[in-house]
Order: sequence, then structure tokens, then C-alpha cells
Amino acid sequence: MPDTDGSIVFEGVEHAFGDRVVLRGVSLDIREHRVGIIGANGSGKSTLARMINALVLPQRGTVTVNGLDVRKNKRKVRRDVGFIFSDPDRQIIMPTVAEDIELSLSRIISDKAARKTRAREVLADFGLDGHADQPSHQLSGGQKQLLALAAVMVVGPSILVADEPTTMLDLRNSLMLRHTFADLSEQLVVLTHDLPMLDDFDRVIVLDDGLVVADDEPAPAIAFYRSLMGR
Ligand SMILES: Nc1ncnc2c1ncn2[C@@H]1O[C@H](COP(=O)(O)OP(=O)(O)OP(=O)(O)O)[C@@H](O)[C@H]1O
Repeated sequence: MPDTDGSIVFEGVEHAFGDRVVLRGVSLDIREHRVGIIGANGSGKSTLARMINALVLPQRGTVTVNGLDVRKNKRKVRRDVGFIFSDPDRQIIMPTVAEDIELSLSRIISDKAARKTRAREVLADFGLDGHADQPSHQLSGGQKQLLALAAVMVVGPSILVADEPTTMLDLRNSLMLRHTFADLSEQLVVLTHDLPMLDDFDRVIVLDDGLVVADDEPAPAIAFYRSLMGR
């Protein structure tokens, strides 16, 4: 496990793409175990999340993860933060399902046979047993999402950031993912429009047009968001 002080800190973060201002001065100190980020389409959630693993660097202000400024420590931060994209095709690389997991495992297990054995175990844990030798592109959208999640989790990041992880999952797999998340020891940041998923989270942050407009326990934060969207 990487060293961690379990913190994600945004200080005065501003960001624009061209003349489109996306984050307007975000300051957050995130130390809770499971944190949800919600907000309307285009409110800046993905941009904010991508800053946690240095995929996007803030134009103004600082982002510090486990005590490291993301601008100066991109490689270390990317090792500490596993990122799950909403589109799993972006992170599935290898031709077969098992090979994709084995590729991730190559960062932590040097023995090939041990990697193969471990990959099968991991696939079973994520409900993908029986698919090991299948071409990855033949998986359903939800199965691809599970594969992408498994490939990130096996290397043991200290923080997991998931951008809309349940969009393609059926009810059973969505519940499985919730249980997986509930059991995680890693710090978890989830961006989602699937509000019930956040019911037992420790904290929910609401973004609106690049600003944090609510930051609370799930029930009041979600109620605020519902009233904001209902206006
Ligand atoms: N790489 C980019 N280049 C240009 N504009 C971008 C880029 N990434 C995001 N944007 C714009 O920034 C704004 C915020 O996008 P972002 O993806 O952060 O929102 P979001 O809250 O995650 O939305 P959603 O719920 O729809 O995923 C949008 O208007 C989007 O078009």
C-alpha cells in the first residue's frame, strides 16, 4: 500500500477550457472515507475529479493529494489514485479479459504463472468468471465497466476515483458494485447521478456551475441538489 495521509485538498482552484470557465474557486479538504460528488451535467465534476490524479492540472490554485502537490508529483499521484472512467473502453487495453487484469498485475506480481492465477481470482471476485478468455471488446457495457474497475483495484491504489461507475450496470451489478465500494478500505470519491448509491456515504459535495454549493451528509446534500434541480 502506498504511504498516505488520506487527504485530498483543493485550495482556490480555478479552471477554464478556452473561454469556458469550469471551476470558479473550489476549496475542499476531503479526508472522509467515502465521498460523493453530484451536480448537473457540465457543472465541473469530471474536471474536478481528474485533478485528483493529475489528468487535468488546475490553472489557478493548488490540489494536494496525500500531501503531494499534483503539479509536481504527477507520477506518484497517479500511482496513489486509481481512476475509473465512465467509458470503460478508455481503459481496457488488452485483447482478452484475463490479459487485461494480468497487465495491471504486472506492476505488482513479477511471476507470470502467479499473475494468471491471481487474474482468475480477481475476475471471479468481480463477477466475470467464465469470461477470462473472451475478447474484451465482446463484453457488454456493464461487464466492461466491471473489468475496468477490477483492473484498477488490483494494484492497490490508496484512493479510488470513479466517474459515474454505475451508468451501464444492471440492478444486480449495480448492487454488487455498491457492496464492493462498501467493503473498500481505500478512500473513495464517486461522481454519480445515481443518488441512492450515496445514501451511506460519509459526505456529499454538490457542484453547480463550477462552485461548491452544498457540502454535507448525504441526506441534506441530496435534498439540496433535488431542490436546486427542481427550480
Ligand atoms: N477537455 C475539454 N475541453 C473543452 N471543454 C471541456 C473539456 N472537458 C470538459 N469541458 C467542458 O467543461 C464543462 C464541465 O465539464 P465536466 O465534464 O467537468 O462536467 P460534469 O459535471 O462532469 O458533467 P457530466 O455530469 O455531464 O459528466 C462542460 O461544459 C464541458 O463541455
